[in-house]
Amino acid sequence: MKEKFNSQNLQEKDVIITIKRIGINGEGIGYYRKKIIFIPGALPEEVVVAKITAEFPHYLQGELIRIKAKSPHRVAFPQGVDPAVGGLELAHLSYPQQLEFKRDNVLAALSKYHPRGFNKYKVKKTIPAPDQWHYRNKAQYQIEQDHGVTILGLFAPNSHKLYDLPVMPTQSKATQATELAIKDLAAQLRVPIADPFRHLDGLKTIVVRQAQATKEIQVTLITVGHQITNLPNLAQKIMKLANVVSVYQNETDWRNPQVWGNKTAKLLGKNQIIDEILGKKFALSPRAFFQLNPVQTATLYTEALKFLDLSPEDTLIDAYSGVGTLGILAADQVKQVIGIETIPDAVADAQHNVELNRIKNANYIQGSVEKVLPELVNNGVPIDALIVDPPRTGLAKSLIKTLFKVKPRTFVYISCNPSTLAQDLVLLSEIYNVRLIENVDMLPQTPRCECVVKLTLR
Ligand SMILES: C[S@@+](CC[C@H](N)C(=O)[O-])C[C@H]1O[C@@H](n2cnc3c(N)ncnc32)[C@H](O)[C@@H]1O
Repeated sequence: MKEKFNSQNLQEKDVIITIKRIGINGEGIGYYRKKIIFIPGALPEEVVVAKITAEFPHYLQGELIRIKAKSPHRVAFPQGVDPAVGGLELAHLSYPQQLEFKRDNVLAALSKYHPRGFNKYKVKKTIPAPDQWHYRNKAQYQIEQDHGVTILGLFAPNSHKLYDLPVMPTQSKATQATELAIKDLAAQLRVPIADPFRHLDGLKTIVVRQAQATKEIQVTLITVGHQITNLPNLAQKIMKLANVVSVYQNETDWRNPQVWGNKTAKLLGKNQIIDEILGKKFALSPRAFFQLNPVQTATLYTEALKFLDLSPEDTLIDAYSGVGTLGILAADQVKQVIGIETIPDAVADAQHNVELNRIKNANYIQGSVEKVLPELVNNGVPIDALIVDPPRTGLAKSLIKTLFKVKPRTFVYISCNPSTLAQDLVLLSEIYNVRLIENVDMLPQTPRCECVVKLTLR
């Protein structure tokens, strides 16, 4: 827990701050009495009046009150949605500047951790998304009741305050409409809503995912507790909504800090929805990871596979493989693909996707990359080519140690977190040259980055 100081003096004050830059979470950064202050919604070059809302040993948190001098790059924030909501942290910044920010973010992480030769890395301009609005194919909204009013939406970052989202400008229209329709149906059927204050069972989260190619929609109702009054009736009504082909229930309990619980069961409809990327089909079950912006996913994968110099005799390891996307797309260029993934449902989807695409040379193994990769090496499997696409935490040190022994000839690292990427490159750059870093904008209006890095053995 961060220690918070209750300095009455500072917190009562309105202060004037000149914003110097944007932080990794999209906030404006300035200084007050030599201490760094984070002000969400403020932009570089702006002079703002802010209220200090919290003081910590090394920084201050501020709230934007008024802009005295406005940035030329400020644009109107979308109407009908609270700026505090997560997912729109950069929506007040012009799109070309968002792209610059994402590149600068990578450069800043590199200069903070300075992996070997980082000054010479070629960090290319961020590839823009053709659709900057309504691109998200998955909505995961929390539902709560506040004094008899039902709220369906997202929490503000780092808070438990839920914001109602009658509109969400980055969400695809179909997923947004399905969320709102389910909210109405749940109210009509008086389905109990989970109560986080009194710990009462009920519906907690509504997840709606749509496959872009087939338009099929999969709904998952995350509940606290199993037997929820009228849930089967709700599922039946949901199946009648446009494009919905499957409804699942995922069960959690109040002890679990994650959104999803461990038990997932189909209530009605198909097991999976089918999407298509670069001509290959991908079946997706509710727990399986799939990128949120389908148009940019094709660009991201194209860039990643271009960076891998594959040859027909290669064994390619698709590490952190999800439903097998990257390996399946590369399978016809190599001798064999071995994918590694922890989530059993995702591995089952990957095996299914291998068959769906009539691929004969790809296999997916369930387990952690840290554990499975050394086992493959011990069993004499040649690791010629490697693609890693880890979660935000980056690569485990033990995995990097294994890579030092195995030294795959060609290696691509896809990262959604420049900070852990730069830290991993500090170690990897001892044996690899970093040739190119490409940033693909997967999530416009947010500060999130997605980088593809080409590494070649020294
Ligand atoms: C960013 S996703 C990438 C998935 C896939 N490459 C794609 O593009 O759809 C990361 C995946 O790694 C899996 N994962 C997380 N930690 C893992 C680990 N230690 N070993 C293997 N897989 C892991 C997650 O379940 C998730 O599917």
